[in-house]
Amino acid sequence: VVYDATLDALPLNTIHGYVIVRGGVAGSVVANRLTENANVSVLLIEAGPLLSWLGIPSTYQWNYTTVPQLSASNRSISYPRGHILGGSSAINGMVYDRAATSDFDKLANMTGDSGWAWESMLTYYEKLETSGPPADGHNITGQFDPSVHGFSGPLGVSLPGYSQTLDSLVLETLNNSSFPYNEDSNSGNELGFAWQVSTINNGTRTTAATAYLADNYLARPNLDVVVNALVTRVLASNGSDIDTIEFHAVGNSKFDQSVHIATTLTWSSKATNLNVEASREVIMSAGSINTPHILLNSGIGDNATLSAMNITPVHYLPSVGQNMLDTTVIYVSWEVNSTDTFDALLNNGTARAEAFAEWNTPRTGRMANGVINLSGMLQMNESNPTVQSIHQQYSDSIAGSNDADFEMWFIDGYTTTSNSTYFSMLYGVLSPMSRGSVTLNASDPMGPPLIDPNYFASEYDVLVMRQALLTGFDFVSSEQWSSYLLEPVNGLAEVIEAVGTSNFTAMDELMRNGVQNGAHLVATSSMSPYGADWGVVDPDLRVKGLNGLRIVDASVYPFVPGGATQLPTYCLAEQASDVIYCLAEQASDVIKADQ
Ligand SMILES: Cc1cc2nc3c(=O)[nH]c(=O)nc-3n(C[C@H](O)[C@H](O)[C@H](O)COP(=O)(O)OP(=O)(O)OC[C@H]3O[C@@H](n4cnc5c(N)ncnc54)[C@H](O)[C@@H]3O)c2cc1C
Repeated sequence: VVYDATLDALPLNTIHGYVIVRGGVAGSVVANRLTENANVSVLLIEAGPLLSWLGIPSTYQWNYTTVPQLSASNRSISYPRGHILGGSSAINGMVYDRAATSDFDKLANMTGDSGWAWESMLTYYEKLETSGPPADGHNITGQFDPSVHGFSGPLGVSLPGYSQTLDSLVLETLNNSSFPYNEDSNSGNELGFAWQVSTINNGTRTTAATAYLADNYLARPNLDVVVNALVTRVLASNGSDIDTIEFHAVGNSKFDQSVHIATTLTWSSKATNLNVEASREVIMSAGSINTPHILLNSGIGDNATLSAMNITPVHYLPSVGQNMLDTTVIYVSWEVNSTDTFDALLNNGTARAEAFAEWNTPRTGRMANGVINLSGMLQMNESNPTVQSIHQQYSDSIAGSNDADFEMWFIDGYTTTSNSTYFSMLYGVLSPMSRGSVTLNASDPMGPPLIDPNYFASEYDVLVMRQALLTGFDFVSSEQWSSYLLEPVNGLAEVIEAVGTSNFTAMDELMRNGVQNGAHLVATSSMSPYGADWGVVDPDLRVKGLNGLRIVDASVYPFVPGGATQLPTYCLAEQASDVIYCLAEQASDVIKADQ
């Protein structure tokens, strides 16, 4: 049953075995998998609304901004997060990346738990997806390896369904150079240039809600969902084990779409606090920003810092909110000698209307496509003396031999409206060394947290980004591109000119002035071995030293796995659901307790 906290009488007296805070990627998976067993009951609490139709819901977000970034020209950078059932999967770039074998093998070594190794994760990757045909139905032989994919899971995914002029340029470059092609970058080896899978099914975005909280799952009598409910704290009603969630209603109604951009309305709500109890466990899945925000407000963190904010310390865990990592991302663009780019839709209302009409009925065309058709994941070139000197100065931060230092995306257009047509490249440093934090705002601890990704604080990230840009310039310097690319824009011409004289001042300035949010925040509730005195959760994702509280979301990854975080988070939540159920079964009273 779905309840609206602003309108409905809530099931607060019904005993639920598990109460899950929020319904984003991880929370939706866990709610679905646990309630496959009719004897286990779950209550899911989500701050955002339930929407059965998703267009481009860019306003359904928490409206976050980072603190001024000291190593990025002091800029405060917008940091969207999904505020809706489905979480950030409802507003993200739909890019599907699983990470590499070495990422998960490193995680298994780091935590001492072989369950996190690639072999184990691969079974969950295959379980969670249905790899479907691309929207245009083209032959995908050679673009994907079916032996490592799934065909009966909840999450529909597909290869690009709209062919772009750009695609043939990238492929010709690969044919005429030593840049490697990878038939399937999700097979465990992510290195090379590959066709990009997206979380799109039948030309339409798939989200954690459309996949795992579809109507047939919401109809389960053992699953209750409360939307428009902001969780503020977790509590121990008996003074020791966490068993209670404190929340209040936000917004007006699930049918009022105007209120769901998280504004001051969310944070200043005067609604009465309500409590709900879990008989088995509270599962926190509020994401890498909001999970530490709720823990800190609950008194779980560094005692001295909490006391200074008049929050009673409950449990000493100084790593909460610390060690944050994010991919470091910039975009560069050129004007192009073509009218056939995505800009045509941004600039021309008629073309836009036609594209929407095509999408509305047969679900084909540009609007049925993801953000990118082809992308590359590469390591720095070890034979280059500059790279050798980087590695002498810094230990290698990538997980292992089939893990990339940086990514590059080929984007068919520009990111803002203008009258011209463009080609853009996104560059991302995938294993950065700059670490930041999520902390409470001392003047308003319950209000929006202070988000500090600390971009480019480590010189290592600057040096890797330089290598990424130089590799990209090399990629587009071949003959195929000469008649397509016109003027570089936004200061890129000066960068390219200066690079010719080995002067990197303009390039570094472009990076620091241009870095965007990487969208792949992790490590604010990091996983660490049993008994380790760092980290926030153990390898079973239980909060260290506390009974009754587990964290299942992107925040538990100690480093960014591979390139992007949504698929690793879906996969983590699939595995966590099995862990939760197995441990509960071992405790043997799960079924009785829930009945
Ligand atoms: C703009 C954007 C683009 C991205 N692009 C990509 C991409 O292309 N590919 C990719 O792999 N990854 C991408 N990501 C990252 C990916 O979406 C996230 O890593 C993933 O969604 C993390 O899942 P999660 O479960 O940890 O958190 P989320 O999916 O963010 O879910 C958190 C949920 O908790 C709810 N919540 C939070 N606080 C509370 C509270 N106090 N009370 C109640 N509910 C609460 C939120 O409303 C939300 O529904 C992108 C993210 C964004 C925002």
